[in-house]
Amino acid sequence: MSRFIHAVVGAAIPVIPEVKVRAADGVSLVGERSPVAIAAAYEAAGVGCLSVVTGRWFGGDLRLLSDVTARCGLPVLQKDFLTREAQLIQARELGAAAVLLTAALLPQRVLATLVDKALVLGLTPFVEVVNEAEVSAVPHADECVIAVNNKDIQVHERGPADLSRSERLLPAIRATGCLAPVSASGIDHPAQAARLVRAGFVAVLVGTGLLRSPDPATWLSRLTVAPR
Ligand SMILES: O=P(O)(O)OC[C@@H](O)[C@@H](O)c1c[nH]c2ccccc12
Repeated sequence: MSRFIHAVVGAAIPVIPEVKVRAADGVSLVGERSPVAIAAAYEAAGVGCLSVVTGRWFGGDLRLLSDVTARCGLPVLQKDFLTREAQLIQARELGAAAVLLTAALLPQRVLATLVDKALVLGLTPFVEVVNEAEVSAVPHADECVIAVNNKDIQVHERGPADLSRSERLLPAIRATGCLAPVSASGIDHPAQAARLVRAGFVAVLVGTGLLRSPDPATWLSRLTVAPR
């Protein structure tokens, strides 16, 4: 099991907090705070891994990734619309442990190639899906995180989230042999996160809900689970 999957599956808090500088509508999510300090606070709160958005569209860049991996000891997912092997090599150089591959944006053969390349590089593919066809097409599913995106990336995540999509797709994800089903996007409250974990997700990925919370440590502590 990769270091990233181990961290996702074994964490005492089943949440992958995400450092994202801006929302898709351009509104700042960090305000005056330092994004690296936010990552360090999540680590101090006891999470097992982190997500860092490097896409410019969300106010990120590669410097943010290297700053977070330099400062934090946790395995880090690079979230961006990665399409080329060179970007995976760069992700590894900057200290990432996992890379986002978005099924809806990549032709099937390209997705398969990038999953292979990521695995050869020692990176965990974090494959984001929105429907059953995408789930069943994930190659090497047992070595990937398969994450249901509850929002629609095609409309730049501006639409509403549909958390029931996660619950609907979970049996198909399990059927692939994936050990790390994750639900991502639009999970704003601990009660929603707890419900998804009870349904069988090993973790939820939360950006905005935690970044807008006045007390992220309490948000996270409400999700603490017995060691698995
Ligand atoms: O802020 P939210 O609604 O909790 O969502 C986090 C994450 O899923 C979202 O930022 C995201 C989903 N897919 C992406 C692709 C690139 C960058 C970011 C993303």
